[in-house]
Amino acid sequence: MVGHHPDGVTHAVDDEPSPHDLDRPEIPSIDGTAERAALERQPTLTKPPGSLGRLEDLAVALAGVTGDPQPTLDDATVVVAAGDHGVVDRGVSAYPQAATRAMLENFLNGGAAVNAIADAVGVETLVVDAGIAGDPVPGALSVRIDAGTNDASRGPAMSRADAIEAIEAGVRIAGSELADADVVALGEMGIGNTTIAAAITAALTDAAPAEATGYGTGIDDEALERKVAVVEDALATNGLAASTANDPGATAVEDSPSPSDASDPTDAPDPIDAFARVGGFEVGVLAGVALGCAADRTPVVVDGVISGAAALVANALDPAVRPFLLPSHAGAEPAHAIQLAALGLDPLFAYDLRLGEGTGACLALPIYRSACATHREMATFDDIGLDGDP
Ligand SMILES: O=C(O)c1ccc[n+]([C@@H]2O[C@H](COP(=O)([O-])O)[C@@H](O)[C@H]2O)c1
Ligand SMILES: Cc1cc2nc[nH]c2cc1C
Repeated sequence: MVGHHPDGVTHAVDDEPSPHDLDRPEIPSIDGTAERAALERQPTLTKPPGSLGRLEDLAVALAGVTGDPQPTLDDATVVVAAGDHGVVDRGVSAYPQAATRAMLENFLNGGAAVNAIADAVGVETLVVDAGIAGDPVPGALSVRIDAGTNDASRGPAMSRADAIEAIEAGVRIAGSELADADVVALGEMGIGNTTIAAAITAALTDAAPAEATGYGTGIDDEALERKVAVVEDALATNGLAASTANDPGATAVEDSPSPSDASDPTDAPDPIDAFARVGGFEVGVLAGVALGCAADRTPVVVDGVISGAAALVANALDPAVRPFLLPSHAGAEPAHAIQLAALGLDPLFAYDLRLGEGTGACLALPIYRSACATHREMATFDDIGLDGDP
């Protein structure tokens, strides 16, 4: 059996139940040899040192992540995971729940923004039904946990077992459908999920609900007030104060193992319970994708505030995932900046994006590919017979 120490190192635990009960592969550390080789190559390339700015840092970082001193990111897939949320009953979105299903069909028909951007930049699209309301949508990869979550503002959004199932489904997708990808972009769809992302962010960082909650699909100020109250309710009802789930002292898993079939708000939460109480199925699947890809040295581009919440969950489960997470844009939802700061991710650009679906992550891909292409394809000063010293 494997347990996870608060320092993030995976330890063998003989007889005790695992605090996480999560079946997932171990994440390696970054490859220092490949990273050093990349760092040494940079000043040999035909440009003044530092003149490619952050592209140079990205190339070196990607060498360490992939273990390849001259990495390529040719095969890219955006995973668009969809789920529905009981919290929509509280009037937190500008759109009805039916929009989740309609957009899932739209992704499958190639008609959404992410399809157009993915096509434009050369990224495959994988559409996953993690648990939308109603019947399954033919054509989507189905890992449906349930037909939507419960209302997190009135009790746990899902059981602990469902939380584990969602995360493990993502790990499995990483090991199967995404096994050949050089890089994976996270995307999602789910009416109500900016409320869920705000609650996860408040639960896993020091942020207050009011700081983490935004306009989502475009609610008005009155609805925003209601949405903040819903996020506050979700935390209070579920025994989650800001940063509770990050406090190793609050975990107390050795003393009171969490029930395996229900997330009980009266128990102090470990990260799985915290996620179960205020999470969403698509968020869990994306967290699992991030963990599984990291285990395979595949970099993962984080999109907006919902995939940012998934990144926070993955990082709470295993901080070894962190170097494998790459930023894209600075999103419009306030929780996004909080998430990126908590993860130490510096966004590449800000374009007033607030769509999700993986659109920002796909837009970032040409920048990451260009970092790799310059690093790999440029001639050296030796090649052109020029002294590289200024
Ligand atoms: O990615 C973002 O930062 C983002 C910001 C606002 C809205 N969204 C998308 O809008 C939906 C959630 O918005 P809402 O208002 O229903 O919570 C969901 O499908 C997300 O993909 C996404
Ligand atoms: C139309 C629409 C498209 C979306 N894409 C991501 N979230 C969305 C929400 C709506 C409402």
